[in-house]
Amino acid sequence: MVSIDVQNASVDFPIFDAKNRSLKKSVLGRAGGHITDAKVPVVEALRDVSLSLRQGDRVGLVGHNGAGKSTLLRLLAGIYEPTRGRAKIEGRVAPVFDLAVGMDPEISGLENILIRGLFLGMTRKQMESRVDEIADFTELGDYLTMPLRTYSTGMRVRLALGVVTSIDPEILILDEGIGAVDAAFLEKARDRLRDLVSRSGMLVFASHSDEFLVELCDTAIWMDTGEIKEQGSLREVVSAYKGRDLFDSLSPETMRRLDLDPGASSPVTSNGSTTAPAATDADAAAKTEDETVGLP
Ligand SMILES: Nc1ncnc2c1ncn2[C@@H]1O[C@H](COP(=O)(O)OP(=O)(O)OP(=O)(O)O)[C@@H](O)[C@H]1O
Repeated sequence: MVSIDVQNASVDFPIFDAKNRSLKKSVLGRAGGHITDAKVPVVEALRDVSLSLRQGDRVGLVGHNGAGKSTLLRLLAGIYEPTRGRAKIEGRVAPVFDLAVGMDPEISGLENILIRGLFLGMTRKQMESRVDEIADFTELGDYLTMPLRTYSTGMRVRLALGVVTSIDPEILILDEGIGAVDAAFLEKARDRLRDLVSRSGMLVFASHSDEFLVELCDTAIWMDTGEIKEQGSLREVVSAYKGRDLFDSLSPETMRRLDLDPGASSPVTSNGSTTAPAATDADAAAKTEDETVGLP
């Protein structure tokens, strides 16, 4: 059984080569974790985070730039140890932060499929039995026998997405930023991502894309300056973060495909009013980013 239990965890980054802050002090910073005012400044990327996730959980992480989403994902993947507090992760974690990680430019696409699969916790035998299916999905044809360095960015993404979506993770940790594929291929990738998530024991997914959050997650966590600001149903939390109903931004096609009811009651705050907190400038910036990003 997979599980994640994080108790009062903090992650600090001391910055030994920070420059004099006198200039910066006059500038109001909105993005990023809290920075302590010490001789060696410390970025408090996560502060006192507690979290309990179980089999079947599909959690979206939202928050402005520098809010701590990637740091939390790395903590959950066991890449970072908490500076204070505890993090107990049970289950095989497949961390997908950067599609290019584990890819070797000097070996062929086919060889890269194998290597990347091993990186993600699969066995050689498992990968060998999936190579043909992945190769088909990428539509890269003869290029699969050529070194990866000869591929365009979009071709690399096709290959990497093909591998990543072929694995059987117990805990899938997914960071955003899987861009640069054309629209038709995006449709194919969307279906595979959905299948991948449905066979994973647990998903934690950081994204600025409403469409992908709705597609893959049912609950959400809103991170703000290193802390969990709100946790709950996807629609409620993302609507509170964005200052508008999450469903408003979805295309009619997505609403239909996911069988969502636009008329279902809008999220309300504990005092009964419709949630619409003032969005910060950083949130607005993140929002602009959302609307331009096609993939998570
Ligand atoms: N290796 C590092 N060294 C120093 N500071 C770091 C490091 N990694 C992250 N931080 C800081 O920790 C804070 C949280 O960063 P993190 O990358 O987790 O944010 P994020 O929510 O993923 O942001 P974004 O949406 O912009 O990707 C930021 O203030 C960032 O500057």
